[in-house]
Amino acid sequence: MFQLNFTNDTTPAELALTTHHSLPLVVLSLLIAILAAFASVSHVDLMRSTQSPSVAHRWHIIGAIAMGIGVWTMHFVGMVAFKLPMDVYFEPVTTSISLIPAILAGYIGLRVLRNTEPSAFAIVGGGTLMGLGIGVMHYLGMSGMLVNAKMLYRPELFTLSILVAAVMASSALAVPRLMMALQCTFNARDFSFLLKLATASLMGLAISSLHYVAMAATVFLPLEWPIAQGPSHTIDETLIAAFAVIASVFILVVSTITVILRFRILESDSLAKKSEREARQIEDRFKRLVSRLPGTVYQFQLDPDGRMRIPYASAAIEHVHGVTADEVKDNADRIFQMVHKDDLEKLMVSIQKSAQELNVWKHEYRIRLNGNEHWLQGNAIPDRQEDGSILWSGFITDVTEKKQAEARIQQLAFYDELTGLPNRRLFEDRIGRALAEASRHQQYGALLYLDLDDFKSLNDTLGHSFGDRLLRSLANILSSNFRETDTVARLGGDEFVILTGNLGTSEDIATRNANRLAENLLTLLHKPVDLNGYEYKCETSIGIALFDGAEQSSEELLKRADTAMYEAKSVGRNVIRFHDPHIQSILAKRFRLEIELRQAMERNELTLAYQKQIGRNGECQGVEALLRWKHPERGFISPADFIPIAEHNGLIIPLGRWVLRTACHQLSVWQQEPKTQGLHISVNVSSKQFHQPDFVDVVLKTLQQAGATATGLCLEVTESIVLDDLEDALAKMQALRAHGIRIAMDDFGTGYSSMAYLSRLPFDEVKIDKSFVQRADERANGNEWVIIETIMTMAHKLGMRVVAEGVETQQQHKLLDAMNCDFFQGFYFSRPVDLETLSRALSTEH
Ligand SMILES: Nc1nc2c(ncn2[C@@H]2O[C@H](COP(=O)(O)O[C@H]3[C@@H](O)[C@H](n4cnc5c(=O)[nH]c(N)nc54)O[C@@H]3COP(=O)(O)O)[C@@H](O)[C@H]2O)c(=O)[nH]1
Repeated sequence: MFQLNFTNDTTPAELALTTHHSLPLVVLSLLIAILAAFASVSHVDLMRSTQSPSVAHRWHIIGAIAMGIGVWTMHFVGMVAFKLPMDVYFEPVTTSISLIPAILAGYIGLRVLRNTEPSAFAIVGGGTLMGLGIGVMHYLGMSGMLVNAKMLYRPELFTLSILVAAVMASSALAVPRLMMALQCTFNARDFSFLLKLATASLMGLAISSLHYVAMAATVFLPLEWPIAQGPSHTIDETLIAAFAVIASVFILVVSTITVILRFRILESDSLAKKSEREARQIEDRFKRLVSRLPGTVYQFQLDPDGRMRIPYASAAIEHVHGVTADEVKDNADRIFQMVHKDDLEKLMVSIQKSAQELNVWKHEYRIRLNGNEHWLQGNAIPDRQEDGSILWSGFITDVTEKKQAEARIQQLAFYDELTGLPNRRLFEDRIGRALAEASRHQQYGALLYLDLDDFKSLNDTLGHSFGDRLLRSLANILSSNFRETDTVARLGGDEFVILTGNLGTSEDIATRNANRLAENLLTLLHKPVDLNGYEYKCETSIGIALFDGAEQSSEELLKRADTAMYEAKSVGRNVIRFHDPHIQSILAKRFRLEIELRQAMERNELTLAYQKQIGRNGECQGVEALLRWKHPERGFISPADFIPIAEHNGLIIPLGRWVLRTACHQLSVWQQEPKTQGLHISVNVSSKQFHQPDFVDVVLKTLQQAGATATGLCLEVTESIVLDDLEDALAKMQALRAHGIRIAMDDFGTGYSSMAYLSRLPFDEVKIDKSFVQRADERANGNEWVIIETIMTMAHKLGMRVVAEGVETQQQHKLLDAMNCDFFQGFYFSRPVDLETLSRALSTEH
């Protein structure tokens, strides 16, 4: 029976039995108490490490049992350490029951420690209950003690024992809070070793203090009538010691298991922390990367029921689509509502295709955002999910600027800047297609080549801005008068081309149709065009080449129409001409000549011939250098045939320089010989060559390199140099003349406005064209002679000398001489001859 008897004033304290404790066992009991407390508080980590309340509770119970057994063992080891002068036994039931309050005390202690930040009330309350629990255990255990003595408790020490236990237990429970207040670095979850040791030591002391203060409170009075024989079911001290050893081993095992588990928790904790850290780093990196991407990173999901949503989108979706990620998380309709109506169907088809084939989705489409049209480019990889939905992961970028740049490049590459019409490159591509179409449908088509007859004069007289305006309005007229399937293009300058198909299945019908088209065009273009108040009527030459398909190439067809246009031009103004195969063969020859001319320069097949120019005294005053080409198979080819080709393809520039170099070299040679030093050389200069920006420098440098004096050189130019650029011609002539170089106007009388130019330009000589001289031959008083005489008088009045070309007869010479002509050139005196022949002739003359 659990009963507490206290001493009072009548208690004969002097009769109390003498007791003592064995020190080693006392120390052992203290260690057991601390060890048990340590094992118990180690369960705090295990309780905190799990999210599962039932698992935590299990650890709570085990920890409480470890504590209970420890307290209980400590008590009985303490009892073994206690020495009375008589045998001591323990009653087993009470002894066993005394374990329960010890376990409860452990349970309460762990309940407080489990909380990472327990309140002061919880600490004091928990500590007090713990102290009481240990006290109950102790005094219950004492009541199970069987000795031949009466057990009384001194009330003051009894109370002190409970108080000490409560205070010490509260202190133990306060250790973690205290450490935290002192800002010791440990994680709230982490019940570190030192912390545990301090807590366990205080708890061990609480348990031991109670025990030994309580033992001090106990007074054993010998019985007047001792019990003769001990009770039948008792536990003696040896058994208690054995229990203590077993209990200690149990505590050790529990403690070891706890420590191992604790290490595992720490390990998995650190692993978890590491992965958490890595995950955070990856997430950070991902966010940083995503924020730098020029678009939005997203996931798009197509559910089996057809629902579309965007489970993830980076913040940039606001910029790209003008919606937040949350707004489209569960429903992507808002995104699709923005898509341009012309692009929506294609977009949907591309998504379905990617979903079916599980191929990378890549698509460009337009959206309307804030009233503007934007081009977006999507790129994503699809992945089938377990629920059958397709999840695409990728990114969407705004490619509006790229698209605009592409369009601009396209415009610049394939369209004429001034008129917006297709340019030559695009047109050539269209011809290829038109030819294929014609062949496929067995239909004739036509290429119309237009060239304005008087565009140059318009530009010269009214200025380039008027010219540009005219070209733009013509482009409008042309493009609005042809079908969409036809192509109207501008090849450059005032040249327009029109490609039209389906003109008929026979050449006759197609010719009639194309002619009608061209006539309509002439009428249309002849209507006055308003150029800033100035009414302008266009006259146009049109060349037409029919085509029926595969046998022709684009270049060939263009060339045919071009030739036909030149034919039209040569006939007169506002004329239509169809391509003629005869002209074509001439063209082919011309093309071959062009190739051979290039080779001729490389193979040194070119030479200079010299034709004398005779003075009034009948002596040779100089020569005209004339280019000669001796073809290895076809013999001499006339410059009248190859010079226009060279002018057309630009070969005239290197060719002209070669002539100039050779002539200057010869001039230098003559200037060093007394007999020939007064001779001059006339060199023909084409307009293209003359208008080269460095022409003057080239001439001066050539003279200097040859070592020739400039006054011996005469440059023969035609009036075309003036037509091409009057200002430039004037400036260059002045510059050349300033160095003593003479300038002659060649072929005078063949052009339209030679007279006008003669008065405006500083020529030294005028060469009357041979056609005049030859026409004038028959009738000495005819009109031609009157014209020649007028030219001669006018030139002389302007201070220019006159050279008559093409003098073939004595009669011509006589008449020209009578008109005071200064120089004579013609077969009558000498044909153009090679240098050797000329040198021989000169040596006999002088
Ligand atoms: N830019 C350059 N043009 C050149 C050069 N060399 C020649 N040419 C030009 O080629 C055209 C043809 O020249 P060519 O066949 O040499 O004919 C010249 C004379 O042979 C010819 N001529 C001279 N006298 C008579 C004659 O009495 N009767 C007659 N039927 N023909 C005659 O006239 C041509 C010279 O003409 P021109 O130059 O106008 O003085 C010709 O246009 C050459 O200019 C060159 O290096 N560069």
